[in-house]
Amino acid sequence: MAQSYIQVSGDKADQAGRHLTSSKAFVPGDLIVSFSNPLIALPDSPHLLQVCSNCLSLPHVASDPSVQGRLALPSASDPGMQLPNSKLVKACTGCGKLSYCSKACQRADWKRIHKAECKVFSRVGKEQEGKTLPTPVRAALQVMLRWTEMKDLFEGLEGHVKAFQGDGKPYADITVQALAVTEYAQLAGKDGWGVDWWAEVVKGVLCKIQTNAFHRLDLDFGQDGIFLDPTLAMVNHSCVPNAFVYFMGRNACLKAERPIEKGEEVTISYIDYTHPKYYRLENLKSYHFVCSCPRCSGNLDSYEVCKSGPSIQLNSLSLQPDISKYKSPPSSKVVSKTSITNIHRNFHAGVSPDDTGATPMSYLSTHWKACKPLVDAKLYATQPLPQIFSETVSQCSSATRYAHALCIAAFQATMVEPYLYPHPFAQSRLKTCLAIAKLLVNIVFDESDRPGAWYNKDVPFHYRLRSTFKTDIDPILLTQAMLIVVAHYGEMAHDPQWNVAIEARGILKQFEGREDREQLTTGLLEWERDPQGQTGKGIFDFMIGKPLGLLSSFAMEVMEYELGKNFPQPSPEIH
Ligand SMILES: C[S@@+](CC[C@H](N)C(=O)[O-])C[C@H]1O[C@@H](n2cnc3c(N)ncnc32)[C@H](O)[C@@H]1O
Repeated sequence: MAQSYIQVSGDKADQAGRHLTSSKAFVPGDLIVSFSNPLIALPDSPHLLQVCSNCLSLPHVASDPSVQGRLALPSASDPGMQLPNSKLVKACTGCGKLSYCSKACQRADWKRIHKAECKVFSRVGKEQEGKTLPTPVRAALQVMLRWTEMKDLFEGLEGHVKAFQGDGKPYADITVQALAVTEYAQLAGKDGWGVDWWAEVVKGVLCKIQTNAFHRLDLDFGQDGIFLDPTLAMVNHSCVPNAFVYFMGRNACLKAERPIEKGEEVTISYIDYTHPKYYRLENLKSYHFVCSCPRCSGNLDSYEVCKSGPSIQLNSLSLQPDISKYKSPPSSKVVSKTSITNIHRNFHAGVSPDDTGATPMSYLSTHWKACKPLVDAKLYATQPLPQIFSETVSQCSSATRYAHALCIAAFQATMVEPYLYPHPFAQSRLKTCLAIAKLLVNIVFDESDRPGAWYNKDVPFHYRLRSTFKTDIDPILLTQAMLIVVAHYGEMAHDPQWNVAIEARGILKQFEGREDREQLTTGLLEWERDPQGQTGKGIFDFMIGKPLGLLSSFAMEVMEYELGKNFPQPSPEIH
């Protein structure tokens, strides 16, 4: 760990155990500290042959992003996506179970752990007809194969072993996994201890991995993995966190999401904090504590938390620059918290469309209708509505109804996400900007390939939407503006090598040399220099605010058309 401005405070016996404290003030977007030497960092089992087991670089994908072809949304597991540092990976010739992107990576992993692990994998592979071990078993195996070096570090970690023992199914899984690790690592008789003794040790290790490891979940690529660093593991949870963690290869970085004072506790959210309280509590159950953050103790919703958020001022440089909207959001008192919980519970308890044979759209339609009280009260940032908007954007986009997807995405960017994530560099907000840019490009090409492809004269709002496109929106200018916003905030959201920012810069490059690009850059620079000044505000409004506002004004009609079934069904007609 380089020069660090965090320290571990408190005691394991304290109510919330130890925690991280900052020894310096940080502003939102600042890197607090990075961790490059984790105890465990491995890809999940389903991706072992695509992800390098040393540097964890993502699978190689051949095609470059290009405005010459259709661009998929960044949220899909998208084979057209260019990934940073992506390289081809080759399987280990010894066990054939995992892979590396270079000889150097193979050597480093061999020295660190794979020399011992390779023998186990080869043996288990033969016994288990080539099956790959589950991710937690591989993680615990790595610990047990290096037990002499790991013992002290692991002993210091919180494991909630007693609480896990009362958990039923999760503990039954841990027990089975522990027996497997004990067997595979051939622990019986080691240091004079028998199988049962070692199985108890491994159970403790598995509980500690569950409590302290991060899931390196990359939703964009469906890639998961485990990362455990003993200092990062000391960061406690809050549903109103002041920091967040992101991963780059074997590195984890802790960044400020809100202003952090010198001496203040640094917290992150272990879960998605945009959901209602009952759901957050359920998701925190495996950590064995009851959260008492302001969101939980006051049972506040996203609007209430956002209102007093210290980051809202930063939004003058964002797609929702009107700070007064954050301060006086729609009243959440109109729909009772119990009704919201019930709507949410039904959405999440609902059997997935895959199980019922229902199409994703009919599933979304059922829940969109159930959300009517939220829509009527304009509580668009109340879950599950944001999830329904996102999924509808994906569905419309896959069905090449780009204009519909665009209107909903514009609505998300201006009316939903700013309240969920009040910091303007939130990764979700920037991904939506990139999605808007890509949809615009797709529409431009869709229109030139097949004029009026999405247009249906029987759909009342289509005529108005088409006129808006013709007279009020310059799609190329708006695309570039969206990409500039992503490039501008990319480094605060993540790292210069963040795939979303790289992709935005890659697409922007294709517009270089255009006259409007120069105008736009000058204009946006003015806005960046003085966002509250008349010129900056005017330029922003002309280039981004007005066109996005116009597009998002169609969102409710689009949602009704797609999910409310009050309009003729999508069957675009060439006009
Ligand atoms: C990753 S560890 C964090 C470090 C931990 N406090 C320790 O001393 O080892 C996660 C555990 O910390 C505790 N914890 C984290 N956030 C908490 C909070 N907001 N309130 C109470 N306990 C918390 C819980 O015991 C949880 O299982």
